[in-house]
Amino acid sequence: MLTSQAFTPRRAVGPVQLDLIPGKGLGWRATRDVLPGELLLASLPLAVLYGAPGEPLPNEDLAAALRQSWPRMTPYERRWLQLLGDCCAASAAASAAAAAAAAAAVSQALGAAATPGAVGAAAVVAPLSAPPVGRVASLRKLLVQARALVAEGADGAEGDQPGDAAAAAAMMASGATGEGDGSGSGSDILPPGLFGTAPAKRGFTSPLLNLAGSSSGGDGGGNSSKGLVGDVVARYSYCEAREDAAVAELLDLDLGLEDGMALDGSSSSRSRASVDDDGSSSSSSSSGRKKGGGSEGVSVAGLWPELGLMNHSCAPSAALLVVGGCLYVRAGRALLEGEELTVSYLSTGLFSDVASRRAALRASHGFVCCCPRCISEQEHFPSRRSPGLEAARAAAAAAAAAAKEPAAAALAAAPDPTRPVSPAGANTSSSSSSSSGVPSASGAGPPPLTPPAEARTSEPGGADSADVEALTDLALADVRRAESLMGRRNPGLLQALLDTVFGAGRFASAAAPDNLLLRDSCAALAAELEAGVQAVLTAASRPRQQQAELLARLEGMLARVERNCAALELPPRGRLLVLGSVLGVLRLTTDLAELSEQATPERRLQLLVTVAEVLEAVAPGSDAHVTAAVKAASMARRVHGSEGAAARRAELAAAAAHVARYGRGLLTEPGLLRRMTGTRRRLATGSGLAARTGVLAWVLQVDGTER
Ligand SMILES: C[S@@+](CC[C@H](N)C(=O)[O-])C[C@H]1O[C@@H](n2cnc3c(N)ncnc32)[C@H](O)[C@@H]1O
Repeated sequence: MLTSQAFTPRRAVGPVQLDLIPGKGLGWRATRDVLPGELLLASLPLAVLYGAPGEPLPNEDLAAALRQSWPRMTPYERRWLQLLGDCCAASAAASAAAAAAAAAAVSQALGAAATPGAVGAAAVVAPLSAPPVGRVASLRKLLVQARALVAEGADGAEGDQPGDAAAAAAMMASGATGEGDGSGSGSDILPPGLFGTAPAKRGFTSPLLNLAGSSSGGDGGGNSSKGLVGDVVARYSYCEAREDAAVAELLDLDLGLEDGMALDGSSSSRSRASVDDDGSSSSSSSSGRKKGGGSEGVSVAGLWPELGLMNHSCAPSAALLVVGGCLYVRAGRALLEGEELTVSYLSTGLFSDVASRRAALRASHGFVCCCPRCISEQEHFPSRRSPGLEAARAAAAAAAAAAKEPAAAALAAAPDPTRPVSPAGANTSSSSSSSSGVPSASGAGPPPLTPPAEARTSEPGGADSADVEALTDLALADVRRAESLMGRRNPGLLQALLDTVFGAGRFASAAAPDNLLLRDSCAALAAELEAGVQAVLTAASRPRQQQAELLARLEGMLARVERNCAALELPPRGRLLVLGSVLGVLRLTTDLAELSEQATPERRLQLLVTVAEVLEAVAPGSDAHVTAAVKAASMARRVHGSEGAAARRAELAAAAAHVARYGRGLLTEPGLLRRMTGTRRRLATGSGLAARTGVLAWVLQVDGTER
């Protein structure tokens, strides 16, 4: 039932295990086939902080909370923290070791690719799946330690009291960071390897999943004055704007829970450190949920160790839910044995095109995403702009110069081979290709999305340099794909789809926070859209004509995307992923249609169902997915009656979304799914609709003023 299965306030490890994931380091895989909604991990935080909705919870506060928690942590928890510290240190060391090799590989690749017709020679660049031998060895060692730790947790040994001698001995034997600290794991003295000898420096903030490189913390190698805890927090912590609103509302209802078992996990005896506003520490229950918060929820940030080792995907397989401090990881969709569990690190921008997503991840998290969605999207829509080869070139030159290699000059002088070239010499981006087949860098088209230098990670030894190999490989593969795609398919159609997707991508970002691009690049359209949105929001008496034109325009754009997807024979999932990249347009269209009653109910239903399908493909089990599916089911009932087949289908989809987020217990506990769906419907309808679905946010973003 919901209370005992979905909200187990204890650590739990389901049918998953840690493994080496090519190109990504450690990660989690399913050990058997898994159904959607199965509980895969339940994790308790080593430290957790709460704030008001939208309140920033800086990494430095979380680092301070970890410091304060240390004396109360069990040996098991300490070992996790030390293991994460070791992972950070290994990552920094691997970056340093890879720098020179990467520079040499890039030099070779660029030299070969610069020769007309020799793009295929880029294969000399080591593929993402082949990390340097030294890195593999250190990853293997970390994997063995991490697996032992997970097994220990599963055996219940984690319940040991702080200072337990056996666990302390085990930790010392593991060679974790604490070894040689002189602290001893059973001691309450903070190990300097983790916590340094001075308080953490202030100054780094917390994106959704705080992997913004280690520029803050530090030294990446355990500088004894600062310690690794800042790096650990920056790389492995997780925060979200609020806990699940529907759960929060249900928690405030009397659900007749079992004795001693509270949904919010408050039966747990664990105590976590948190930092009060005045900076003093206090102890709170691991739940920490602010009572009376109701559906408003809270901001939450914490270090959940098992989650820390989970990798990112732009179409993740797992769904996350934080309830009362416990973080639940469920299968968002069916998984095959051996498939990787992934989550999304992106708080916004998940629904933009591949180049934007990669640039955002590189800027905020310091790596080049090689998830299947990025790879397949890149395959179908080879970019007319480099996903970062210019950065690669610059980094390679810097790395080579640092290593005092003469390759630096050659790299700096090498021509840019990133713009795709058709066999006939027709540039996919513009008319600016040179006669040699190497397009000029001055071609028109969207600006390059290479993140600014200051946004890139600056680990000592150069994470930039470590990324060079990956970036170059991706960019050159892009060139090859564009070449073959342009040869095989109708270039006109592909170009039309590219234009629509990239053009629409600007609208997509308009519905999300980063819509400056829209304002700058398309001011007239932005004004028109804004007027339309305002018209819909403010009163039904506003000119209907204006609303109708706006809807027609958005719907026309979506119809073009759909038509071109069909003409290019994209598989159904490919179509959904493309639509995922223009989800902002889709959502805006849906909301406008619904609010203005300009579209027929059938058309509104169709839009809602598409939004729900896209979210199922791109963010299964997310809050947005459940909300969209419930809205679609609600509309299907209105349009077809509750007995109709279409309504049944939409209801099943809504139930599946709930299961992916909250678990199968919802289906077996009488009445619970109905209550949950009812709560969702209330949250998603009424006057709050615009704000909740981003329309109002769009208006606020565009003119920067509150209404
Ligand atoms: C929070 S850690 C995840 C665990 C990590 N694999 C490890 O071994 O420590 C995030 C790091 O994993 C790697 N990573 C995660 N997702 C990735 C992806 N989709 N593509 C490439 N690298 C990824 C990147 O190096 C990133 O900085």
